Amino acid sequence: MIEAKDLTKKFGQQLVFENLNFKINDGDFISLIGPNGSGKTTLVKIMMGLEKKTSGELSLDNKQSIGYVPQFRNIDLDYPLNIEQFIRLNLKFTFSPTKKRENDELIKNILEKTGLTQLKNRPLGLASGGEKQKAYLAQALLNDPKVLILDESTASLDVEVKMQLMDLVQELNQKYNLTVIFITHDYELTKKYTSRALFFQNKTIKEVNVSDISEEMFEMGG
Ligand SMILES: Nc1ncnc2c1ncn2[C@@H]1O[C@H](COP(=O)(O)OP(=O)(O)OP(=O)(O)O)[C@@H](O)[C@H]1O
Repeated sequence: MIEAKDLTKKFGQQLVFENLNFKINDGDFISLIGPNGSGKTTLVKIMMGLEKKTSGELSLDNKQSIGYVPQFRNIDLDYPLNIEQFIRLNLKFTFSPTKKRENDELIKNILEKTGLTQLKNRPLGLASGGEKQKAYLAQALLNDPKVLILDESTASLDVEVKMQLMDLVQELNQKYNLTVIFITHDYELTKKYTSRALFFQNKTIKEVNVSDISEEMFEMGG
């Protein structure tokens, strides 16, 4: 479980958000929505320990690890790694034959889980947007995180490819009780896939029913 109590963040004099109070339970598929600049990425960076809170509390189960999938940016056509090699970047290098075998097994499993087995030798630079995004997802899942954060991960994909990626994430959520935190500006995907929603507004956060979400919530001033 992840729990925030009066969580506040400032950058210098700039207040990003104050007094956030919420709980995210194991196995939740929850969206973080709100306008540009309202603090969604800053909040997940605090969860991942990449940014410091200013005050309040944020507690995470100690054993809980977090996988993070950003929106993919352009990768050069001549990027030197293929899909499997790219995923392997998240493994610790080892000289131990036993560890090597364990790593190979991990890679094999994750390629299967994400439907990338047939594509493992494809150079990442030549992969489609959806394939690249799956490779990011596979890399994030490699160390068996309990929480997966998708940070606008579907933003640059076609509708059909977005749905495929989300179907895969939904399957992982249901099969492995993976907690999914979905940062998005996509109204349709929020409605279709998430069961809870946290909405950033007026420098704080409130829970809204997914059925009450409107398109304006993605645009209104923060
Ligand atoms: N390292 C930083 N230093 C100073 N200000 C920052 C820093 N990171 C973010 N900010 C500011 O904090 C505010 C929240 O940014 P954040 O990226 O968390 O918003 P967001 O809700 O994720 O936005 P978007 O939907 O556009 O991705 C913005 O005003 C941003 O400019």
